[in-house]
Amino acid sequence: MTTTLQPDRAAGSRAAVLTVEDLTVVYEADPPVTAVRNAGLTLHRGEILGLAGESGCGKTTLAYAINRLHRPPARIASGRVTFHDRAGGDLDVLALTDVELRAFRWEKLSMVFQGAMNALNPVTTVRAQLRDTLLAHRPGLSRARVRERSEEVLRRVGVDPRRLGSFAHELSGGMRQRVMIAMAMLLEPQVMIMDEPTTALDVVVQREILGEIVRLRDELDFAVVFITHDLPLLLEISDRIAVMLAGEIVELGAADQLHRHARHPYTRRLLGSFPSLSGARGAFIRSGVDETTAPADGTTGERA
Ligand SMILES: Nc1ncnc2c1ncn2[C@@H]1O[C@H](COP(=O)(O)OP(=O)(O)OP(=O)(O)O)[C@@H](O)[C@H]1O
Repeated sequence: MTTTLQPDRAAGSRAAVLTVEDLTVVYEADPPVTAVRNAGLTLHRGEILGLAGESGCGKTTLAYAINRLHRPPARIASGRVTFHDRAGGDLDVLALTDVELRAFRWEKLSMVFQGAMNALNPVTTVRAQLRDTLLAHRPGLSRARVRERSEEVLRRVGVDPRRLGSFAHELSGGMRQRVMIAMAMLLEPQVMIMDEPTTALDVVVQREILGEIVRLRDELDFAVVFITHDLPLLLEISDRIAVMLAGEIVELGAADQLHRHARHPYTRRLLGSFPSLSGARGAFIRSGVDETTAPADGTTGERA
């Protein structure tokens, strides 16, 4: 099977899993900085939505605010974030209490940060970190089930389960990043927000990991918001792309459409700034998934 772009995902025929309306985030500095201005987007189940734009345009601020991970001086000045649960019912994310928010994160929506590979706890093993996250959300889980699930998520991201006993410093950068992605998948969230998840890695490892994210999405049907300034890469992996400029989403459309018929002058400028985009949209990651990355059963060996 070859993984190809599915325009129906992009066309919005699938149900929404997350809706952001009119979101404005201000840094209460002197003078105040409106980092996100009236942002709106709908994320559909199982789609990869790319968020592009140059450094400082507000991508990270938007991602943090969606998850309420923003810290002062950042303040959500207005807007709504609604999570449409698969189990039924809508969650008003901005109104969740701290307890509700802790349950929401990882379980419904998880985030892989910029440089997440440095976010692993240096003094505990991979096993302990996966176990703690699992048990925080599923306190009744048996030890056998915790072990099984931990091994399973590592296998899925191409890390040998024998690495459960390793400390962060014993793993390569690529492996640490895979472990963080495994952590983000651990509780089978419906949405994963990935902020430059592979930027610090070399190109080969980066492509392998991205291939796996696309493959896992196809298998497990979670939705991804994928943030990067690397537009060629987004064009390869995204169903739809939102382009941000100075805090505003200036264009949002199907990746193909945006590549061929960008409407906003800034998007055209952005496309023009990557010479590699003068030809056809790259298909390396999507078409290469099955041939060059993991076997379909997910029982991959270990990678860098
Ligand atoms: N603590 C802060 N106080 C004041 N302004 C801030 C603060 N943090 C970020 N900003 C400003 O908010 C704007 C958006 O920053 P943000 O980090 O969200 O952009 P970005 O698109 O994610 O950039 P990058 O790709 O470099 O991570 C920038 O103008 C930035 O200078």
